[in-house]
Amino acid sequence: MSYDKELHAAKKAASIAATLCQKVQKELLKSDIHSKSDKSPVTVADYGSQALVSFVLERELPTESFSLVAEEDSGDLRKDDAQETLQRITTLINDTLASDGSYTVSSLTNEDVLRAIDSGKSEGGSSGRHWVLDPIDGTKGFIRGDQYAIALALLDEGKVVLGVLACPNLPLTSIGSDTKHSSHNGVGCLFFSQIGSGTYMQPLDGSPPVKVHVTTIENSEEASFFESFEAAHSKHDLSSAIAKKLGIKAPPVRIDSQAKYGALSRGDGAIYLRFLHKGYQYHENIWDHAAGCIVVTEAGGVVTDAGGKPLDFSKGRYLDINTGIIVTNQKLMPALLKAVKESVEEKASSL
Ligand SMILES: Nc1ncnc2c1ncn2[C@@H]1O[C@H](COP(=O)(O)O)[C@@H](OP(=O)(O)O)[C@H]1O
Ligand SMILES: [Mg+2]
Ligand SMILES: [Mg+2]
Ligand SMILES: [Mg+2]
Repeated sequence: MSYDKELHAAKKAASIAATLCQKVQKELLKSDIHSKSDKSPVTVADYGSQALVSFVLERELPTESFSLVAEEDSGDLRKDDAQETLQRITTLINDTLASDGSYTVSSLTNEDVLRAIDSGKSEGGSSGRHWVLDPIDGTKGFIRGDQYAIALALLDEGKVVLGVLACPNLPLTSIGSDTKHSSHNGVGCLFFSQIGSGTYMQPLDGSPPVKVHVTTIENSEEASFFESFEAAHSKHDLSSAIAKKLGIKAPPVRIDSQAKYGALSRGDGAIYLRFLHKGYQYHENIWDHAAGCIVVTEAGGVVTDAGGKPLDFSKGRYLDINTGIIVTNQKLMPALLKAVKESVEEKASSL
């Protein structure tokens, strides 16, 4: 089955959302940043991006029933003290749509924006089609002026069938540890994949796409690996134990967001290790991985939990996974899985 029409809509939605995010990041105000009930940050751009993606998908695919599983909700924006923030979001959205020029619409109202954000409340699941959106993945990176991604995927009968990752600050050339992090060739990448059709990357400015592939290296000593920038929620000690077992010499490349999956899909590094500190119950959100997962697997890579099981996106809003997530190419996966298993066991027995 072809998802060409849906892919076209997804690329368009993510690109327009990226325009809004870039504008906000350039002139980010203190008043643009808020704290959610779980203490994590959210900005006017997270809300604006979610509303825009929802708006564009519904416009582009009017005949399809629409289900969206997305990170943000409008609860805090409906409070009395949030009216200025809501107005700022609505203005940003209307300005972005006006400068894009694709849609002849009268301006969206605050109520339209709240409704568009709340269309992301779907529970997903194993039947039918569901869009999965992280309007800004890596909000902390976004606030710092670093990497972030707009991550959009489509589930069909519980499987990810297409994914788009817009990474407005990712250099167009490699960010691997052996190359200088240089942005002199420009930044802003759009990765996209459709099941069975490979992964492509194009500059966010619209230049033609090129097909990308994960690295072909087979010797783990030559591998470089990615992990979260945020030491506060990442078990960097566990990843360094794994890296040591594999004989990896290069230091980890730490960046925010699913830009890590994008970079891996074009071979910038060989491994992505993700072990997070969470409460007693470890869970990951599907929107933190759905788009990244298909971008890497269609580029020839493998994404599993720490026990080697593929990620299951059909269980609702969360992934039910064991310990962590690991990503690499097919050649390196057996050695990586062994190193992960040993390191996790050693850590458990040392506690
Ligand atoms: N303290 C914390 N504990 C667990 N997970 C966290 C966390 N802080 C952020 N995250 C999750 O990790 C994602 C960022 O991953 P990364 O570290 O790879 O950039 C966040 O996505 P959002 O930024 O969309 O909220 C959020 O889902
Ligand atoms: Mg996220
Ligand atoms: Mg997010
Ligand atoms: Mg968040």
